[in-house]
Amino acid sequence: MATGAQWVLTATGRSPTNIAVIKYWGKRDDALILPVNDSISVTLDPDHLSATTTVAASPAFPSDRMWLNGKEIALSGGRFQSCLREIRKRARDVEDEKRGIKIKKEDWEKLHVHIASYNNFPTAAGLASSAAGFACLVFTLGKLMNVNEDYGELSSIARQGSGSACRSTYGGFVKWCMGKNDDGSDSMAVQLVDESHWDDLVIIIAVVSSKQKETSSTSGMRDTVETSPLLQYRAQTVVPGRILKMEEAIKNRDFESFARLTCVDSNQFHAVCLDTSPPIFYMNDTSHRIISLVEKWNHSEGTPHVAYTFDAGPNAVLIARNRKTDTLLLQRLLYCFPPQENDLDSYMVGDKSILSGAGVQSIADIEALPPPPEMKTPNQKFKGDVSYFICSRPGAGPKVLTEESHTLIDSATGLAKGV
Ligand SMILES: Nc1ncnc2c1ncn2[C@@H]1O[C@H](COP(=O)(O)OP(=O)(O)OP(=O)(O)O)[C@@H](O)[C@H]1O
Ligand SMILES: C[C@@](O)(CCOP(=O)(O)OP(=O)(O)O)CC(=O)O
Repeated sequence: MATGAQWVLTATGRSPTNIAVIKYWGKRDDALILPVNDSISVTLDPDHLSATTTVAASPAFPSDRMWLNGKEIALSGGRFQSCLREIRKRARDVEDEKRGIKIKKEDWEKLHVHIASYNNFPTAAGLASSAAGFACLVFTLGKLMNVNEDYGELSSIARQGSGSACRSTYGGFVKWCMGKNDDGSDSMAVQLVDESHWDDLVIIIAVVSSKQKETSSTSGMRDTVETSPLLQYRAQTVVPGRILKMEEAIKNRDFESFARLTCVDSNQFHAVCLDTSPPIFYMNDTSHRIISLVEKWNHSEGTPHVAYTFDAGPNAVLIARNRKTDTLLLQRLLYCFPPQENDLDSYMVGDKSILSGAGVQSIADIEALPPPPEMKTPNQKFKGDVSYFICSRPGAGPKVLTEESHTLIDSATGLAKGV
């Protein structure tokens, strides 16, 4: 290793979050994060929901450190340590000829890292920040340390940070194969299709609460495994069949089947939460209202137009068949959940073109929306019950960011910028 010169070597990456359409809930091994069933997710466009992470190494760093959203956090937790250990094990020689830096494979065990990460959406609010975060950490450390680009293996390391993170290693639709081995070596994600396969889907997230939730996924699913008889039935009998049908639906872009499976699986996941002792309630009245709105509409059309799914929180993830359906969905959502403030710009974030497609340019346009025809009791408006909406679509997997402006660590000081 070149010594003396106090160089700082950095790499920056960005990873998307993902939303499961067949849910992961329950572990058969808590330490290795091995699930009780396979799961399938859709990766979201990183422009709207992603983590950006810069990792830096320098002989001047006396210890490993991390900053999340500008605040220093402890790296001592087992999950961060597992990811760091597994990546360091696979590190290879790195050479930067221009700067005269030469790091041998074995040097990485002694070199400390600084990590700075930023999420462009709320952290720990049921929007899978841990998925984007750990996928990004593993991907970016892999780049810094010149780890072999075996995405299956990287996904298996990200899994040890947070189970759902393994699915954020790829874009498009992704399956986490639970695996059989006790050491977890075959528990990894595979890409089913990339993001271009089904690119007319539109995804709208209704952020019902961006506050940190009461029961984390980790402790919630531990309680479920210990107490819910329904979980065994779900994992062993129901999910295997659903996985096959979901793979088929995705391959054939069969929206009807996709939507039905997505909704029933979300509902069964929440049923399993209710079957836990003490019961876990992730959804609230607003979540239930959104389910009812979609169910009534789908029923009136005779075939599903929109799928809904809810993770470990009250936020609704709505998947519309295409832009046309999405316009109708947005009109319904905005009719029922008008903004509290007169600020449409911060009420609808993400892909704004979706909003203009819906013909909604102002608060007056929202007030003028007619009640949905299938609504039996019009004027059911719940102003302020949705904090804001995020418009997105299926997106790509992790990527390296090379522009200096994206770097979150100051290469002169080796510290997170702006802290
Ligand atoms: N960008 C990031 N980089 C590294 N770790 C992160 C990042 N963002 C979040 N995390 C980790 O994930 C934790 C939050 O995970 P948690 O499961 O509580 O919430 P969530 O992932 O937002 O919600 P859910 O998984 O239920 O959808 C944080 O405390 C932190 O340890
Ligand atoms: C409801 C879920 O979002 C649960 C995600 O759980 P996490 O991956 O956050 O849990 P840990 O593995 O303990 O970190 C469903 C899913 O993403 O499949």
